[in-house]
Amino acid sequence: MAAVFRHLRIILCATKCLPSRCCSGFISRARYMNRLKEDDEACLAALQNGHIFLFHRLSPLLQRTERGTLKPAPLVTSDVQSVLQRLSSDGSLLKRSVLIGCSKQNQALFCLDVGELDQVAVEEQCEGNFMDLRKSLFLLTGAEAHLLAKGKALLRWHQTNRFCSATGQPTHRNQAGSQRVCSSSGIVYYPLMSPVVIVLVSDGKRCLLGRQSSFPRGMYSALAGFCDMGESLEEALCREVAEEVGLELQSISYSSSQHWPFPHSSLMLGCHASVSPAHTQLQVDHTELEDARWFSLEEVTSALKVKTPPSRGDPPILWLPPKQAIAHRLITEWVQSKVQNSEC
Ligand SMILES: NC(=O)C1=CN([C@@H]2O[C@H](COP(=O)(O)OP(=O)(O)OC[C@H]3O[C@@H](n4cnc5c(N)ncnc54)[C@H](OP(=O)(O)O)[C@@H]3O)[C@@H](O)[C@H]2O)C=CC1
Ligand SMILES: [Mg+2]
Repeated sequence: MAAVFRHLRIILCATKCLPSRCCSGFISRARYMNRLKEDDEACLAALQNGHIFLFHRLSPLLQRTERGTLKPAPLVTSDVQSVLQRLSSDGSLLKRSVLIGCSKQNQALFCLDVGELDQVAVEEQCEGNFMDLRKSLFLLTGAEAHLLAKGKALLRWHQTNRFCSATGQPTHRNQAGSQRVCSSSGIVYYPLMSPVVIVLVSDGKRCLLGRQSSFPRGMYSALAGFCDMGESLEEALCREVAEEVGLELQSISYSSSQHWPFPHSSLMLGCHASVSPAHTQLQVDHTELEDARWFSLEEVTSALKVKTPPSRGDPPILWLPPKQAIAHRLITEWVQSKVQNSEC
């Protein structure tokens, strides 16, 4: 592995995607969020004036828009309280809300799983439907999708970390839900994410996309894989590409990252990479991938224009991951860089 890195050129350009935050109140919101994580009473007070995204067994409450898209239906805390009272739930459920953000109007945003209440009864009271996030995520806009992904990941973490793995005793959360502490040993647990590398490999003219048998019909995506313990980002990228398609990377450039709530909670680290045009022969590991292929700029450009996924019986067409997925961003960046280079 060391030999690989002697020749590997790594370009880091992490600052390129930062949105402008100047004078936006970003710093005061970040500090406010931090205070709510540390101060249970302040967090409880913020909850009384906050907004809550309801979930039912990890599926968020959504409403359909006139344009056929979906939007979350956050409720003010007093409305959630009324719903809970009408459904004869005791008030303690509200306190299980988990802090997920702060709006530009400085209102704290929470999520709450009401999975112990009757789903249909809550849907009727709230004029929305609880929908599987995996299916609905791609019909939501960016900021909302991010909040729901974060909410689902945090709620799942609380549901699966109720006991200390060292003592077997119950753990108790702080009011914000940003940590759990073992009642016996005092061990503090924080929500965990698994680092995952995702890479768009190019040979200069074409890009490499693969598909797993579980992907929707026609869909190909950038190569991805979980980091092993002790690996750097670069090591994980080189190993995954070597394992899955039998290629050796020449250079890597970092693009951006994304939190991804499926199947658990991952931090997707997105990169571009190149291989030598003289060494592009693929040896696909079919235990990991159903197929992997090189695609031309023309093929990818037309696939980016396809608006609806192919259905059963349609002629086979290339279908790319939707906008909300970091794979889409990597593919779009590659197309843009090719177009810019051809214009120079
Ligand atoms: N947002 C996006 O644009 C995209 C996101 N992804 C996400 O990236 C993730 C990784 O991609 P994938 O190609 O499947 O990964 P891998 O190529 O690493 O293959 C997945 C396998 O790795 C093993 N594994 C090792 N560590 C972990 C861990 N911490 N958690 C779960 N499984 C682990 C599991 O094997 P075993 O079960 O045998 O133990 C699992 O089946 C997926 O969750 C996928 O949803 C992928 C593509 C695009
Ligand atoms: Mg993989």
